[in-house]
Amino acid sequence: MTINPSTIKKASVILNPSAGQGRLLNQWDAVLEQLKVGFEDVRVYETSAPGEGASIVKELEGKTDLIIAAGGDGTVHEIAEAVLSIEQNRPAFGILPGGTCNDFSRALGMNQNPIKAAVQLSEKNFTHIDVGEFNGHFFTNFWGIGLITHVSESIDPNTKEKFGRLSYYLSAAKSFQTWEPFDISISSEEFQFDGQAAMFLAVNGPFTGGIRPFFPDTDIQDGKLDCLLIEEPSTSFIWDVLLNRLSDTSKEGQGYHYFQSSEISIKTAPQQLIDCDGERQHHTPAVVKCLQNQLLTLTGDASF
Ligand SMILES: Nc1ncnc2c1ncn2[C@@H]1O[C@H](COP(=O)(O)OP(=O)(O)OP(=O)(O)O)[C@@H](O)[C@H]1O
Repeated sequence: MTINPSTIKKASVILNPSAGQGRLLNQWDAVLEQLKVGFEDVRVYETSAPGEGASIVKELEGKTDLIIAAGGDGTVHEIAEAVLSIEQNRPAFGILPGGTCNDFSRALGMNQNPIKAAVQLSEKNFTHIDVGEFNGHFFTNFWGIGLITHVSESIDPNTKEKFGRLSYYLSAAKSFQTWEPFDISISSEEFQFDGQAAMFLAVNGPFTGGIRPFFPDTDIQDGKLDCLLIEEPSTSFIWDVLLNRLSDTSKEGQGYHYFQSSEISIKTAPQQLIDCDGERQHHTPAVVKCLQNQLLTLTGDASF
């Protein structure tokens, strides 16, 4: 379906002023000026607490053409999920990156400089993109269990404030030493597995922690999630990641499997805490699906 960009006039920006230690606020006037170049009516709503972004989206239902999430990955997740819950006349969606990693904004090709990102948004390049769904919840970037959950849970907020993206890698290094295997049963058309694992990841966007460590063929319009099962994080696996070998050709290696699928059923013992775009609230079992071309989104042309 093609979109006439001139019909998108009312833009509502939901801004998390605390994201990225207030990174967006420092440049807000210039950001706003650029947005006004592209949209006739630009309104800004600041959040004051977690969860408020989703309530603002509900209030805006039927009153706006576009919702822009301004903040980090947590803000993007909360607002995108609320937008996706709108069934009739859903507004379009966009991202102004303002957090530490901004993983999904990178998948959309958004410039990491907020003023340049505002210029990209004003250019009104609309694309329908895939999103993920599991057990009635939505995600945009990734769904994971095991090591990935330990990594994001163990990030020390002080280290994050001081070292930014590096804090993710420090936490990953720590988690690699203390991981525990769990029983997993994976069932999909493309791949079946029963055994023990350290981590399972199903991703829509290719970026994790601000880099592109795995997933050679990720595409946010192909109707498929890219899946990585790590049975055991061996030294050779860590080398493959560090040397970016997984992004080249290998689909199977010592202790890992890579596949693509549009629907995956996952059962574990014991139950695992799910990390979904960095948010951790739900547990396995789950049926994880890719909903193709579900969200009308503003995209940019930056490459990373
Ligand atoms: N005014 C606010 N004060 C505190 N938290 C807020 C506020 N507004 C929103 N939040 C919550 O802050 C959480 C974290 O935000 P976000 O992820 O955007 O920023 P960040 O943590 O700085 O960035 P990143 O995730 O990239 O490290 C979100 O879950 C969001 O709901």
